[in-house]
Amino acid sequence: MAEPIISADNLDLFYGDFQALYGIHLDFQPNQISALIGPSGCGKSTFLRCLNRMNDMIDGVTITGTVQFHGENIYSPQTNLVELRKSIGMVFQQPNPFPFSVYDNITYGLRIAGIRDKQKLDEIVERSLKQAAVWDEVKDNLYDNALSFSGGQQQRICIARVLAVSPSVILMDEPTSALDPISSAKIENTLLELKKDYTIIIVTHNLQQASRISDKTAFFMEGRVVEYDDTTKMFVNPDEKQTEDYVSGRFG
Ligand SMILES: Nc1ncnc2c1ncn2[C@@H]1O[C@H](COP(=O)(O)OP(=O)(O)OP(=O)(O)O)[C@@H](O)[C@H]1O
Repeated sequence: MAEPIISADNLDLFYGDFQALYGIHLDFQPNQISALIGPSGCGKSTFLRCLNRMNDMIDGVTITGTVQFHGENIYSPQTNLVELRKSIGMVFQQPNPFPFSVYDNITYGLRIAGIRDKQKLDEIVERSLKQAAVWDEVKDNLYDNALSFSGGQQQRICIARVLAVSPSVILMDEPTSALDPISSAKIENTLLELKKDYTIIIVTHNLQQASRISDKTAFFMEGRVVEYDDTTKMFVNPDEKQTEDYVSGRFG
């Protein structure tokens, strides 16, 4: 098996006195889609945010343990957070394009990085929007406000915005739960294409979605990982009774 691209070890997280994660150990392989599932409040989003230090922005959070990205602990004081979040990008539940043009959304991170060459920016805009499977729908309106597009198109524009800065890992927190089934299906197909080049870790409440698109599934409960295995095994023949009860809809 390949070396994990990102791996959490013995990760505990506290919001003030409340412990939300207990001793999480999870390895993620490159070019796979891994789904994080479990009942509401079990810590999926909290864990996902640990993987690019988004919890740093929340007051009163304490984290112990390690998250290694390409073998380096991202919680080391030497970590450059801007670089980290370029390498490990994030897409949220609600599409959140900036309130300006599609073109400026996609080039935002590149301009911050000092890229000014118009031809290069144009190329990256086209490539990213194509990878996010939204190019055909927006190519004639690149200078329209991104908020004037549908929710599903906005979410794919947000995916393109992450892709533009060449990440290697994409974290997704319920990226389709605010979308209609057709838009969701388009995003699922996009993710299956993207995994050839990227590693994707996705929180989802939609068990059918997890079983359709993910290679691995981690089942969380009350801040702990109950089971983590190949998705097919998790849904057909899990080791743990709690997993079986959850994936068969007996609770949650
Ligand atoms: N900023 C915060 N401050 C305090 N407690 C928090 C904060 N964010 C989350 N929690 C708590 O941590 C626990 C895990 O929450 P988290 O949002 O990670 O769960 P989740 O599995 O993603 O839930 P959901 O599926 O409902 O989004 C919950 O008990 C939640 O109330």
